[in-house]
Amino acid sequence: MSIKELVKQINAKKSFLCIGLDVDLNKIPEHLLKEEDPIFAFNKQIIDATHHLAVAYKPNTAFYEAYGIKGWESLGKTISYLNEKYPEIFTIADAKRGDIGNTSAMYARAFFEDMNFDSVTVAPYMGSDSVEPFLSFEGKFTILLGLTSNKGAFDFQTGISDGKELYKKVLERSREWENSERLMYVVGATKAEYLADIRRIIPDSFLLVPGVGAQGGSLEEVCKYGITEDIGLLINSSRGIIYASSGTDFAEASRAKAEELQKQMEDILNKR
Ligand SMILES: O=C(O)c1cc(=O)[nH]c(=O)n1[C@@H]1O[C@H](COP(=O)(O)O)[C@@H](O)[C@H]1O
Repeated sequence: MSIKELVKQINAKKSFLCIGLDVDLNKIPEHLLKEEDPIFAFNKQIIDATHHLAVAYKPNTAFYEAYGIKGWESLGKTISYLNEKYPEIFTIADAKRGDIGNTSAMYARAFFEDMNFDSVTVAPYMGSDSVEPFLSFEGKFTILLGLTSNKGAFDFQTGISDGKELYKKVLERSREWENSERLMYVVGATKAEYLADIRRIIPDSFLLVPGVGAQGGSLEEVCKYGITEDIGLLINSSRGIIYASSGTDFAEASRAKAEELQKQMEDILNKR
């Protein structure tokens, strides 16, 4: 997928919502547990109920890896379903990978070639040669952890290194890497006050912004400082949408939650 196609979808749907498919068998409605593949059955109904309100879906691979081979199969079925039934949707494998070059190249093949995700999240800690193998894939995006939503972000990311905050150094240096136009960045919604500074370094890049809903981040605050001409934001909510109800009405309840966020996004887009 290209940025142009993503922006077109955002404008058509009046939404820049990303729905996180972080499926926990202890939280999904009980009636689904008798299905052959409860995780896929859950995802399929959530996707069918919300695809017109969201532009992206983000399965966090941890929630699939935790169930071993069966979990990987559920992830495989989910991405195939999205690619076949809703090819306009931008897909994110939230795997937070990154290793020495030849290993990163294999991770990239797993998510971009074998599973055909549009993007994957990657940690920057190992530097340029750990990220560039992901960036070498045309038509694919690497979403680098910039400033994360969690409390521990203050342990290292905001620490000073060579006279500036480490996360700023990551943003600046990554722009020099080969194929850096294929980079997007994660910035937690709980760190909205940092967005003005972040936009000075990466004025146009798309940001994946998790942390609204369950983690308490504010959509308005994020948009105030983070929105660009091309919108430039994908706002993720996982638990706040997919676990809206634990009954047989779970898909409709998730649609209602997604619609609440989409309407707020539409208002923000209309006011620009
Ligand atoms: O890369 C991410 O998506 C991510 C980065 C970050 O800084 N914070 C963060 O919460 N995430 C992910 O975003 C999702 C947030 O889920 P909810 O808090 O349930 O909406 C989870 O899959 C997290 O792993």
